[in-house]
Amino acid sequence: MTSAIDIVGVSKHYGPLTALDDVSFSVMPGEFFALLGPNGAGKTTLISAMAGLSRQDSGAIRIMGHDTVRDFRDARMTLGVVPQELVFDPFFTVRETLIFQSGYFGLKNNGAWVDELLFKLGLTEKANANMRALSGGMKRRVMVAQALVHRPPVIVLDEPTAGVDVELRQSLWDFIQELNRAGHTIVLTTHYLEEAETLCNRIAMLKRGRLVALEPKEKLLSQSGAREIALKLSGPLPTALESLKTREEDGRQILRLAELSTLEGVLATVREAGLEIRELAIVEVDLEQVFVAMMRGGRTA
Ligand SMILES: Nc1ncnc2c1ncn2[C@@H]1O[C@H](COP(=O)(O)OP(=O)(O)OP(=O)(O)O)[C@@H](O)[C@H]1O
Repeated sequence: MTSAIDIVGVSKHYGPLTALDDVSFSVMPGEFFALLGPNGAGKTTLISAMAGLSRQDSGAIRIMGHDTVRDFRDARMTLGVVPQELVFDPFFTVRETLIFQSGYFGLKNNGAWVDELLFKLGLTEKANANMRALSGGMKRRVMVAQALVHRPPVIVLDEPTAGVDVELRQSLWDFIQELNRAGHTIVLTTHYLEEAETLCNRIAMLKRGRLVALEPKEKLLSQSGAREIALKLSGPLPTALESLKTREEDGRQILRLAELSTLEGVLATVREAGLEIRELAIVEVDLEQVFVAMMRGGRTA
């Protein structure tokens, strides 16, 4: 089966800065894939290269088998990108924006699909509103519609929910999930890790331009050796355990253990301090914790 996206040894430099360092991975058709990393990790640079907006210094990217440099038009036709920044012409209405965008892809009679997109994204009432008159969240919806005018099989969303309220975010995700169920491949970057955890099947993490993790979500979560425990004690936390403390929640001390096997030593320290354990619970590891651990030290994929 042809991959939806093939990224092969891609590097990109901005002067002395290495924005992407020999990045390789593939996304299969129908996947819901997350591309995560802290600010400046290289996510947007990679997406720009996928969309042919910038060119990698070395390596190759193929979208549905089409090389983004040699076969730019076909690669672009199969890809829909929702950019991180809101880019629009303030003098066009929402509908005009989408009809013009269709024109860029050579689609002349796209009105019915544009109307369907407007409806699906809750924009029908705003169809004739000027872009500049829309709220930020509504503009974001138009960005999504714009990326879909040519019905691309592969959709890349660069932080689509930044600054979007909860209700809008939920309906956006319902729609994106519907597209995924209909067979579209989805790649998502987000700083809301619970979003990636809920929606995505496989996760890639970038750190300073390098790929540091590439795993199915469940594997990534279960592989993480680090665990947190929540401890409620009869007195203050012994000084010897202060370095393990990550935070305090409702009177419970949350301690991070490199391995669960170190719990024994923690309990011994508590006993030696003459303290009583009122509560002890193991905190389920979530993607945020894995992410933080990866970005602090981490393994290399
Ligand atoms: N046009 C450019 N010229 C110079 N440096 C750039 C340019 N675009 C990006 N960079 C740098 O490349 C690195 C990667 O940036 P990029 O925008 O790809 O990161 P990101 O992972 O998308 O971050 P964020 O989460 O903040 O969007 C950063 O150090 C950034 O400052």
